[in-house]
Amino acid sequence: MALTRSMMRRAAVAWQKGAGNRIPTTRVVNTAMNDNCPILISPSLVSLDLPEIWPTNSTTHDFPLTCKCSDEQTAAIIDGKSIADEIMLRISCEVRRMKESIGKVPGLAVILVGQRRDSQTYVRNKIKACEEAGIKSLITELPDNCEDDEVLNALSRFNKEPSVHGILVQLPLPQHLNVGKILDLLSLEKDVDGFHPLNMGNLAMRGREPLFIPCTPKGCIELLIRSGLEIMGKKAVVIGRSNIVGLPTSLLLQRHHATVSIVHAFTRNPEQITCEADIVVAAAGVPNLVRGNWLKPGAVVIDVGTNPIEDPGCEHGYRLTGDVCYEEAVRVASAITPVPGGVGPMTIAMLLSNTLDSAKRAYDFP
Ligand SMILES: NC(=O)C1=CN([C@@H]2O[C@H](COP(=O)(O)OP(=O)(O)OC[C@H]3O[C@@H](n4cnc5c(N)ncnc54)[C@H](OP(=O)(O)O)[C@@H]3O)[C@@H](O)[C@H]2O)C=CC1
Ligand SMILES: Nc1nc(=O)c2c([nH]1)NC[C@@H]1CN(c3ccc(C(=O)N[C@@H](CCC(=O)O)C(=O)O)cc3)C=[N+]21
Repeated sequence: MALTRSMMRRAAVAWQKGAGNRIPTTRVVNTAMNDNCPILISPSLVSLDLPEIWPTNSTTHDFPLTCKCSDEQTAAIIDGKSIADEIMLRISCEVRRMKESIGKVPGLAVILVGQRRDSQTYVRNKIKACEEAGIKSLITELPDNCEDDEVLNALSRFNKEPSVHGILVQLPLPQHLNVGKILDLLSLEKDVDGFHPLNMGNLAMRGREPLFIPCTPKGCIELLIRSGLEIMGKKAVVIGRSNIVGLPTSLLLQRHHATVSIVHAFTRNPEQITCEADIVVAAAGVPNLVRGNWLKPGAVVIDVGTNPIEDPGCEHGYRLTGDVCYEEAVRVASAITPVPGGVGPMTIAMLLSNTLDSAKRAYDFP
């Protein structure tokens, strides 16, 4: 039976009541593993389902705005990996349905310039995820010292290729390249990253709808919604204002009717501003920037930061750490995303979701 949004919300409330008023212990907000948890299994992807068309009498999980802070207190852990796995499963089913009905599959093209190890890893992960979902992937690799024209040529080939529905230019590009010029050329209909200025402008303007919502911000919102956490009317602070994360996240939170403040490198007393927030999204790229005392007790913390820290004890000689001091935050927040295993896997799931949406649009496939 398909579950309606109101049924999902009732389930979310039931889940909240089940937790009772006791001091929360570590809960894993998990989707794929638990068949009895319909809130997390049933909602459709946010996609273009933006708040204008949402019911206003929402009864989603209203996280505690004040709660006792004690040594034992541990926030619920928002398990991005499980939530992303659940979404990936649904994408695979949709890809199969498309293939069986019209004999077509979605296609994603990636342009990777240079030898950055982190970029190579991210691109490899994206290609692997495509394979798992049955999405066709193509990759063009260019050397560090290539010219704008070589990137632009690769881009126009992919723009014209009908079997490619999504194009991703892996960022950052080497300094000498003109990112603006390159992103401007990317076909709006294939801009699955949502970085084209028209997509970003449409995201910012009321009454307009972007063709694609940037993947990481969309992943953050999905995590909140699928965990039954209310956004509407909440105070949100986004730390960071980059084009790929901070800015679109703040725009998207506004679309979901949060009151949003933005903290950046020039903000004075960032901890005072952050301390007032019900929802904190950290995307500064500074390890452990957000300390426990930056948070209001009961706040929800979404840690986007993915910072490599040298650690000879780890497999690749480094480990990933977030922008939030996890050990401190987990004692103050009501819910938190881990790094790794939080926002990162959602970014990839949203990329594939956008690529699927794009292919459906191109083939007029319902
Ligand atoms: N998990 C995922 O899927 C993804 C993770 N990331 C990670 O997110 C982090 C941010 O990435 P990205 O947005 O690309 O980074 P950028 O370097 O492009 O932007 C960083 C932003 O943070 C702000 N900032 C820097 N230092 C501080 C500080 N001390 N206090 C407050 N604000 C600060 C900067 O402010 P100003 O504008 O004033 O310079 C800037 O707006 C990185 O760790 C990155 O690896 C990124 C993309 C996806
Ligand atoms: N055009 C473009 N689009 C992007 O979306 C884009 C980009 N450029 N440049 C770099 C950032 C970074 N980014 C991540 C994606 C996945 C993980 C991810 O899967 N992280 C895993 C860990 C991965 C690992 O172990 O290395 C996790 O957090 O669990 C992280 C970061 C996308 N970005």
